[in-house]
Amino acid sequence: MTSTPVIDVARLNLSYGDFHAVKDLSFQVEKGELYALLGTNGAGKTSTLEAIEGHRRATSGTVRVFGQSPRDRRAVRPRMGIMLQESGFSPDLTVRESVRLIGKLSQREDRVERVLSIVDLTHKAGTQVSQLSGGEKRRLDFATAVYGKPELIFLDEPTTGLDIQSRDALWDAVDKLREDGSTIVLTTHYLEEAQQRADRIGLMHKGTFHREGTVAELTQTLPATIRFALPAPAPALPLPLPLQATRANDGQFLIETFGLQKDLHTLLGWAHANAVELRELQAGPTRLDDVFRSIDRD
Ligand SMILES: Nc1ncnc2c1ncn2[C@@H]1O[C@H](COP(=O)(O)OP(=O)(O)OP(=O)(O)O)[C@@H](O)[C@H]1O
Repeated sequence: MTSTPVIDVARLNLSYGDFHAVKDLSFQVEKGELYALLGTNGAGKTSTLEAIEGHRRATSGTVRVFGQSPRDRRAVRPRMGIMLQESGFSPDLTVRESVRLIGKLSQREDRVERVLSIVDLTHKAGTQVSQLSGGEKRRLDFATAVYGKPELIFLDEPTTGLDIQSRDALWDAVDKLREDGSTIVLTTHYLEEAQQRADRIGLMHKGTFHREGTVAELTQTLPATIRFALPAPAPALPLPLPLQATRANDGQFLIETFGLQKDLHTLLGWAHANAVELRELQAGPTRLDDVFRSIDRD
């Protein structure tokens, strides 16, 4: 027996007046998954998330969260933790008072001190929100996702403005929530984070999915790349290259290939046999950025 998906979006359409912002979008998020909703500017991510969070009524189509309409806020809202791009805490409240308020609004049970410790703001508990740094404010925003271990958590650009230690700490906390069974929906412009963390990705463009699937499914349609430079001053190539390469503006050579291991082996063999030094050598599978860049080319 298959369980009900945590999120079930079926043929969702959202319009603003005459403008059709989201077009027949369908996807599901299963319990325990980390699903990244990514896309170009204006693709319709925020509109879609607003419909899932119960803030926006679908023009047509259906949205179900835990099998229920997210517009039924009393049933669904206590089970969701939403970390917005800015939570809008009152500047006069202290950090501890703000976390207490999150508890009241969420109707979930937790200990304020536990949440303060997870978001690393114990030492700022008595400080007014107006006196927090940008990164500290972001960590306070994250408390909305942590308080009471919600079953479904929305993280909207969660690491923007965070230093590397705070980012690592945030992802550790997310990992712990996932171990406890939470389902996560992530939006971010840090594609590396999505590539590392997401089980599945929905990549939106102009109101619909450009691609949807696992990272491997998204990237396998594009070739892997090998990049290198030759020692300066760059003479004409000392010998013909064994593989087809193009030259970028910065003088680097670029080889695109669906047979990375074999072609890399050929290139290294050629360089060794001809005593050619390959500088700044990089070889790797397609990255999510490349999938993004391919959007307008398709
Ligand atoms: N209230 C509104 N009235 C009219 N048009 C809107 C409104 N909100 C959004 N739009 C338009 O709908 C489209 C989708 O917007 P949305 O904010 O959902 O995109 P997004 O993918 O979140 O974009 P971004 O990455 O730039 O934040 C955009 O073209 C936007 O201009």
